[in-house]
Amino acid sequence: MVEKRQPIPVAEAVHRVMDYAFQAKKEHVSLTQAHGRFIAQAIRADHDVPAFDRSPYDGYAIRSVDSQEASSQHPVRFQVVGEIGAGYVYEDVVGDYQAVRIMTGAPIPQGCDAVVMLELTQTFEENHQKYMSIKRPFEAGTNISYKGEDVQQGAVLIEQGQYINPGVMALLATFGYEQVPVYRKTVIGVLATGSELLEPGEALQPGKIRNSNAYMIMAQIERAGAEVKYFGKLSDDLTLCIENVEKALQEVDILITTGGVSVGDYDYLPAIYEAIDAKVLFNKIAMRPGSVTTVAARNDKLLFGLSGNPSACYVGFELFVRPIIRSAYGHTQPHLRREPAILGADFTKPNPFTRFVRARIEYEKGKLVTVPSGFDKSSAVSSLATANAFIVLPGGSRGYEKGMQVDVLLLEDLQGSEWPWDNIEKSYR
Ligand SMILES: Nc1nc2c(c(=O)[nH]1)N[C@H]1C(S)=C(S)[C@@H](COP(=O)(O)OP(=O)(O)OC[C@H]3O[C@@H](n4cnc5c(N)ncnc54)[C@H](O)[C@@H]3O)O[C@H]1N2
Ligand code: MOO
Repeated sequence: MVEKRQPIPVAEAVHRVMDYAFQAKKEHVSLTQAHGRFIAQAIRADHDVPAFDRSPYDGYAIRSVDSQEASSQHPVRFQVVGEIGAGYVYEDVVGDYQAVRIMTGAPIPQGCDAVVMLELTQTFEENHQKYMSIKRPFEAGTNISYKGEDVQQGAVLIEQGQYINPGVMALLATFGYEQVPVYRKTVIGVLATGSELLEPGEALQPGKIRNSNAYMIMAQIERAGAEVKYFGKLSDDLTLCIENVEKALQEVDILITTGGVSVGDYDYLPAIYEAIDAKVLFNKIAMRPGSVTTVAARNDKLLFGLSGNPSACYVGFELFVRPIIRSAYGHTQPHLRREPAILGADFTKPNPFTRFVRARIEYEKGKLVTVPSGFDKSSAVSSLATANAFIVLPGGSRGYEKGMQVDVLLLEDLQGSEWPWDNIEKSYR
């Protein structure tokens, strides 16, 4: 008689995993390697940005007081006493009715308090001296980008744990971080089990399938911000599996296996956990897909036994592995973001267990609408590629109808996904 497993609620399973949450160590990487990492320390501005008053335009820096009488009938003329490009400093003090030709980004010369755009000036020469005239007055402060208008010294610009995106890269460079403090990437091992598995380069044979889960999981690991160590696939041989799991565990922070967690004759994970003295945290969750997701711990290392079924495996990763990765990088909200959405199609399947339906979310008339992204069995692989969310259908419900409000959990591949565009003109008006 096979032991009957008692399913635990999804939230309970998440808590049991998160009891093992840890903080990643810190390391420094060069700025060019920092994109996509998580910053390990809050970044505070050690100077103002801009660091000096500067010109936002090409034109002439003047003393605004000199321009007050200017009109089209009586233009005011200024002696052009110098020229200053971005990156240089005009050393002299500018006097009455003097102007300095200034380029965008150059510091405002001493004595000046306004910049007149080039297009609003006329230039001429008299006795080898350059002059510039204007036909209207300019107030003090016209066209000056003030020191500190963007960032004030002392401000916290990047919180600890923030993802380093291109904008964060710009800030790090602005403040001179040639080396960036980041969290060391959690190293996660991946091992696929099953005698039916072929690697992608192998020709299909009767009864065999290609190992898709390993490649999916490795991408999920990288998307979540951790580092992959791939240990390949193993056939259903208990001794071989025990040896390889033990060996892999030495080399990683966390080990993920796929397959072999159910109750079949060759579902060896329970025996492997026993053999390596790992404590099983749970082996049945009241959810679909992924009910067989099993998590064990040996000392402080977690072993995730994800289902062999691709959709179950995918969901198991996002719900249980992702938050462990993110919390290691200081995230207090490491779980998938939840949003309300309108169900765009009937979903009549009864749900004794909480169901995580692979889905697409789209905007329709300003509302977030969600529909299943395809074939919904836990063995499905086709519906994963287009999914950008999970619809959460609580356990006990008898099915849902189009128009009802549901919760969706947002996946993070939005950058690569195609969002609906009406047309270029409408989007950029
Ligand atoms: N008598 C019962 N049978 C099953 C139960 C149950 O409770 N009682 N649970 C079912 C559920 S639910 C699931 S989910 C699966 C889980 O099975 P395992 O996680 O043990 O995985 P396997 O049996 O090894 O494989 C399941 C399925 O997935 C394919 N597979 C395996 N590895 C990969 C891979 N790397 N890439 C792609 N596909 C993979 C495998 O060939 C099987 O078709 O058990 C149910 N059975
Ligand atoms: O674990 Mo299975 O995926 O519930 O369907």
